Amino acid sequence: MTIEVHGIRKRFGSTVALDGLTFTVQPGRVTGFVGPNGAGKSTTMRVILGLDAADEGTALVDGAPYRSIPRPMTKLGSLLDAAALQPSRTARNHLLWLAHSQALGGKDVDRVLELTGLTAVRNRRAGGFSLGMRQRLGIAAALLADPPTLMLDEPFNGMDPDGIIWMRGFLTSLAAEGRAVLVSSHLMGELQDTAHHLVVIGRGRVLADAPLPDLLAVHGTLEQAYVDLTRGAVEFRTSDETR
Ligand SMILES: Nc1ncnc2c1ncn2[C@@H]1O[C@H](COP(=O)(O)OP(=O)(O)OP(=O)(O)O)[C@@H](O)[C@H]1O
Repeated sequence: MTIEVHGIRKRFGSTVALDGLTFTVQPGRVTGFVGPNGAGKSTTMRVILGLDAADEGTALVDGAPYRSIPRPMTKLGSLLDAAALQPSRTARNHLLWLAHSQALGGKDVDRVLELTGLTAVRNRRAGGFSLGMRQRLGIAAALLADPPTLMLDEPFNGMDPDGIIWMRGFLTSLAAEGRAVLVSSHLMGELQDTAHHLVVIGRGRVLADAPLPDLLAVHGTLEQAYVDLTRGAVEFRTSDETR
């Protein structure tokens, strides 16, 4: 099961957010999705989910547009914004509400609470959760319908060191189960330890689409690969950083 993005263009007024983006997220590996602020990572994910319409091109999940898939969470689980939840609901009720929308039940909710380490806090209000706990809750929601494909926007954000170690192992194990996992992040160190493949974008274009070992062989570290590849594609950089 794959995510296939082909020739996507997207403008917001005079801003070209995506400029003919093409890449495929393959099963059985973690694909890191990186690029400078404003490169188009979140817009790409929104287009894949049908939340933004592309001006040109296609985005297919298992060969079909996400919005045409019945019970789409069974095909693709996603986390775009960990803050997007009803703060007065408990963690368990938040997931139950989502589960019911996909014809799932309490057993599925308890399974993902356990998987993400949230069982002990399941009856606490989600509004009182730290960002790291919200990220776990968002991942629990993405996994509810046990999808073969996952797409996570900056899941390491707000995680403490224990959480980061957990997240690394968790993403790797999801890929080892055969899932296709697309993860955006600005944390090159975390991706170097987690990703099998990298898609680097800048100004809405693919700058590199390569296995991690290939990038490391040329650039030494993923951080260096990022700096080398995105040079010239950074919208906002202070004069200190360009030296
Ligand atoms: N709703 C919108 N209206 C206008 N411009 C937008 C909108 N959404 C995104 N953009 C613009 O599209 C471009 C790509 O933004 P996007 O959020 O996809 O980048 P990103 O790679 O996710 O950035 P970051 O790393 O900062 O999260 C930016 O120039 C942004 O300002």
